[in-house]
Amino acid sequence: MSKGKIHFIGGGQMAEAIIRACLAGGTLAAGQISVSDINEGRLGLLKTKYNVDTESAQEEALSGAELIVIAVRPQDDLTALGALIRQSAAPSAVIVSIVAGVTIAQLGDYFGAERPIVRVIPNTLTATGYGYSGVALNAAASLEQVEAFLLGFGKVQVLDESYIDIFTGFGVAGPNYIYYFIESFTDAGVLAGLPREQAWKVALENMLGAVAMLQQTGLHPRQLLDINNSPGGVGMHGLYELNNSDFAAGLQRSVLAAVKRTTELGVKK
Ligand SMILES: NC(=O)C1=CN([C@@H]2O[C@H](COP(=O)(O)OP(=O)(O)OC[C@H]3O[C@@H](n4cnc5c(N)ncnc54)[C@H](OP(=O)(O)O)[C@@H]3O)[C@@H](O)[C@H]2O)C=CC1
Ligand SMILES: O=C(O)[C@@H]1CCC=N1
Repeated sequence: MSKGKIHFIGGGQMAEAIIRACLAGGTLAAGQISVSDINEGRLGLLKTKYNVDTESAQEEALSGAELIVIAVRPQDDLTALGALIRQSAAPSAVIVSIVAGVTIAQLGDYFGAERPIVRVIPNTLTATGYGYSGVALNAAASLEQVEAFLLGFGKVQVLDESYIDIFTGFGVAGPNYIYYFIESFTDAGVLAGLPREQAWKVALENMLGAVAMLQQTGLHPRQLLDINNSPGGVGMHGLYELNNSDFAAGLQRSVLAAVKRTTELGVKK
C-alpha cells in the first residue's frame, strides 16, 4: 500500500490485532491509521497503546482514507455505516470488510456496489507470520489495492466467494481446535501423573515437531502413524481408544457447525 490513510470503523479485538501486527511489522505507521468506535473505552486504549488517531471527526477521517476497514460485528448497524460512507468517503476508497458472513452483494447494498469492495476473513494468528486470511474481491477492486496491507497480518489466499464461509469456519476458527487440543492433551499428561509444567512443554514440542515432520518428510499423517506404532504396542492401544471416542467425527461436526454459523451471521435480520 502507499503511504495513504487507513480508517477502521470498529476498534475491537480483531481491529486491534490487525493494527498491532501492521505496526510491529512496519506495514503501517501510526500516523496513517485512524479508528472510530462507539465505545470510548476502546478508543482510549488504542490511542494509549498504539498512538493512532482516535480523535478526528469520523467524516474527516473517512474523506481522507484510501482504505476503510469495516471491523464491527455482523449484528451491528451496517445500514447506518453505509449511509455515512456514501456521504463522506471518496468514491475510490476501498472498502475492506472483515465482518464474518456478510457477502460482497450485501456489502454492495450497504456501501455502493460500484466501489472497490474486498471481503476479507482475517486469520487470528496476526503477529506470528502464520495463518491465511481468505479474500474475495468485487469487480471494481484489485488485489494490488490491498495486498500489502493484508500481508501485514498473515498470509493471503484469494478465493472464490463461495468458499469464504467454509474458509471462516474451518480455517479462521481453526486455531480454536489447536488451542483446545493442546489444553486437552496437556490435561491428559497431568491426569496420568506428570507435573503440569512438563506436560505443557511436551504438548507444545509434540505439536511443533509433528508439523515439522509432516512438512519435512512430505508423508501423509497415516504413514507417520504407521511408523509411530509398533504392533500391539503403546501407541496403537491409545489410538484404539481415541477411535472409540468418535474424535474425528466430533471434530468434523464442530467445523460444519462453525461454517453453518458463519452463513447464518450474514443473513439479514
Ligand atoms: N475476533 C475474531 O477472532 C475474528 C473476528 N472477525 C470479525 O471481525 C469483526 C469484529 O470482531 P471483534 O473485533 O471480535 O468484535 P468486537 O466486539 O471486539 O469489536 C467490535 C467493535 O465495534 C464497535 N462498534 C459497534 N458498532 C459500531 C459502529 N456503528 N461504529 C463504530 N464502532 C462500532 C463495538 O463497540 P461496542 O462493543 O460498544 O458495541 C466494538 O468495540 C466481526 O465482524 C467478526 O465477525 C473475523 C475474524 C476473526
Ligand atoms: O467467532 C467469530 O465470530 C470469528 C470469526 C471466525 C473466528 N472468529
